[in-house]
Amino acid sequence: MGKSQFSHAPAESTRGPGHAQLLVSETFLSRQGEGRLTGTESFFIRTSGCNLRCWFCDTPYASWDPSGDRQSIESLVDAARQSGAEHVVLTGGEPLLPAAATELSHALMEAGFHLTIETAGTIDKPIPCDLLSLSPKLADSTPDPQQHPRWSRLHEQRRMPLDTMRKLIDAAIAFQLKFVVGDAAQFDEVQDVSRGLEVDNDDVYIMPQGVTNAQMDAAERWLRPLAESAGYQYCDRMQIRWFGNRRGT
Ligand SMILES: C[S@@+](CC[C@H](N)C(=O)[O-])C[C@H]1O[C@@H](n2cnc3c(N)ncnc32)[C@H](O)[C@@H]1O
Ligand SMILES: Nc1nc2[nH]cc(C(=O)O)c2c(=O)[nH]1
Ligand code: SF4
Ligand SMILES: [Mg+2]
Repeated sequence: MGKSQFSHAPAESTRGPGHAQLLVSETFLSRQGEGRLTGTESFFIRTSGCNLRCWFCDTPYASWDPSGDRQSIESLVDAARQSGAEHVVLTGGEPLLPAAATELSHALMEAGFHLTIETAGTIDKPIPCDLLSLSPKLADSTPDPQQHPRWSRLHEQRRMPLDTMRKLIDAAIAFQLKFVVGDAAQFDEVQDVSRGLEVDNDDVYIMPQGVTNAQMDAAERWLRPLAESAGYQYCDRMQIRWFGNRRGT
């Protein structure tokens, strides 16, 4: 028998629509701090668990050491409604990883929210959203092979499937690429990937690697001119400026 579009999702949804559950590390009301919608009030849903292991991950509680509670789609849509926000940001961890990710995205869009999905773009899955916020992981993100041999190998194998990323972009209503850059030497890879994905420079955002204002200030001096001279957008991670690097913001 052929697989339906949603056949990967639903062992957990045998009790009917909305009952499927996902492991969620946190939900919170904040403002979008990154990219094109910076400043927009948004309800954030952070799934727990990731198929990658960036050494610099700023949410290790949703990747390296995934924790959280199982929450149903119904309860997540209710919580988004209660928040009063019109925008929802689905992030992680890797939000495309849970079996129920597609069903959750449909439920949020059917409830009328503007949905942004923050993803590293390595999982081939039909997923609806208003803004696909794709952050491809550069070679420098790979964890140390001596300390983490298994994750270093898996991360390297998984991090850059351009064909999968292109499919996700094509399926989305709109998209942006957000590259995390820590060193000028990584810029060649940014340009190779952007060209490989055949995207316009206007859709490419360059963000500094770092979780403090001091790191962002230092990076901005060399990274902003580099990004702008290549025709890309430079963007700070404004949540760090507004709230500090704190959970739930
Ligand atoms: C924690 S990730 C979750 C979504 C998805 N796994 C991803 O990486 O796109 C959310 C965003 O934070 C960025 N990020 C994570 N750690 C960072 C760091 N140390 N400095 C700058 N950006 C970081 C990611 O690149 C991504 O754009
Ligand atoms: N305020 C705020 N904006 C964000 N944009 C993307 C985030 C993420 O962690 O995916 C994030 C986040 O964690 N907080
Ligand atoms: S892909 Fe995203 S969530 Fe996963 S380890 Fe990297 S930054 Fe963290
Ligand atoms: Mg974040």
